[in-house]
Amino acid sequence: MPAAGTAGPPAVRGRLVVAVALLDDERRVLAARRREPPAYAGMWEFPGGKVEPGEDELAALVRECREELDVEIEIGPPLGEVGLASPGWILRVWFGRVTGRSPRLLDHDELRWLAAGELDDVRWMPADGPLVEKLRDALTGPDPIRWPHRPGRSGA
Ligand SMILES: Nc1nc2c([nH]c(=O)n2[C@H]2C[C@H](O)[C@@H](COP(=O)(O)OP(=O)(O)OP(=O)(O)O)O2)c(=O)[nH]1
Repeated sequence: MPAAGTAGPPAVRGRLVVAVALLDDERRVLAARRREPPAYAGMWEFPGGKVEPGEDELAALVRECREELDVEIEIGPPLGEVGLASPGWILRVWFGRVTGRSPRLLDHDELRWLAAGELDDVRWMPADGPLVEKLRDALTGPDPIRWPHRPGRSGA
């Protein structure tokens, strides 16, 4: 227990957002259109969300995919990471694929499977630009993933 008078909100520190570039058998990626908050509504993203304090990041990714898409996923290697506008916040995106039933619209207002040549057809979240470029390279290069993949811990 903290000494009397020292309890209070924790110091503001950066946190991790994890998301997944879900690929299908045709090497298309699942993009999801946000419906909130208003500043992001209509922009497209990789499904995912904030890692809760103390939560394993890959467990967070599995949880977010259940909550947002009602799917189970298999996680592949990392695609990459970028800094977000909020100081100290990082977005890390992993490759993945859906196992079992198809994604459902639970949290977004539209889902699209995009081929490499269609990645520019949607307006991605601003921070996602470098990740989309890496994804384009991956989708047009030799197959980067040997499934099943067993990612090691990220060390984060
Ligand atoms: N999932 C996801 N988030 C992204 C992407 N690009 C990007 O800038 N973000 C940002 C938007 C938000 O600031 C943050 C994710 O927050 P969120 O609101 O989706 O997280 P969450 O599902 O845990 O939601 P909440 O319950 O905390 O509201 O990361 C992306 O491609 N995928």
